[in-house]
Amino acid sequence: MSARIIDGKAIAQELRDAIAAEVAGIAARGGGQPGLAVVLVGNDPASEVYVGSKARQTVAVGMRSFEYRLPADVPEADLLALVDRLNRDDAVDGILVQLPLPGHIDANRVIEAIDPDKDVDGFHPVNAGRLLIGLPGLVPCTPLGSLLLLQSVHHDLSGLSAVVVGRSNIVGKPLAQLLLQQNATVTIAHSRTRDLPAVCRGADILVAAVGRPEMVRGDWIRPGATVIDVGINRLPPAPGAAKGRLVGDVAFEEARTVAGAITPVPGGVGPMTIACLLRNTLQAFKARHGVS
Ligand SMILES: Nc1nc(=O)c2c([nH]1)NC[C@@H]1CN(c3ccc(C(=O)N[C@@H](CCC(=O)O)C(=O)O)cc3)C=[N+]21
Repeated sequence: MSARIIDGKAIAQELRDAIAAEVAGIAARGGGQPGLAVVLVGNDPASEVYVGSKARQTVAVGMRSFEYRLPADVPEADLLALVDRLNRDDAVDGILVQLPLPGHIDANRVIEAIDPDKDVDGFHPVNAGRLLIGLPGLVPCTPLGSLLLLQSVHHDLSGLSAVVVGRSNIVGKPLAQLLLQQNATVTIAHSRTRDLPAVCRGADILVAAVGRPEMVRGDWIRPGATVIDVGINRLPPAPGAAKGRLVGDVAFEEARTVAGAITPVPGGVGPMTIACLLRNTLQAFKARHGVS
């Protein structure tokens, strides 16, 4: 068997096209323009690239992009002051503070300073709580993107067995909640799970979100299962090469011979994360402006 490859790049493009059309419709009736502010502390090259592509895609769907670059040694108080200013800025509907932050800054404190209704990462405890109890709110982008990819394969997740490997606050835990909301039977597995391969073999839907290159092997996968690979790991460069290859948390070549459908890395969950950031910004704009 050879798995269907879930084309995250194409599905993200479709989502951005739909967002752009809605943004254009709002502008055409004089309804305003959504704005996204991205804050980058320090100058980690990978983060720079990622922030740049977010800004480009924000503008491409017709939204305003505001970028703030602060030095790595910026005092926490200055970052909190910027967040406070963005909270009160009516042109800003979404605020994203790029993580991780330098060690002298308390990330939880910064996240809690963001207005929950502008928290397009969905990381604020208020949004985490809303998701847990099923209230409307902003949902973290990577889990949301993963769910949309799953729904491109399965119209109905009801009753399916979903195993999420990884229990982070930004992926594993919120994705498990989304799957539960869709009536999947959800198992959250992690590094301490006993006989992890056997647990994974029980999954109709297997999500790998652990950040360990190619950890999930082909024989961990139930034949025909749908596999979502959230990992983006850069391997060490081959001799003479500048950059190492990007791989997921799943051994793709093994997995594709067993799975029914699988996301590639790159071109799977990654592009959906950014598209969902734009989707969340539009949602925040509509909620703040009473647009339905
Ligand atoms: N507050 C905050 N929110 C985030 O959402 C956030 C963050 N901080 N810090 C960094 C991580 C990383 N992240 C990625 C999103 C898309 C791709 C992506 O589109 N990747 C491409 C490949 C890119 C390449 O080739 O390097 C792909 O998978 O196809 C990657 C990484 C969001 N993050």
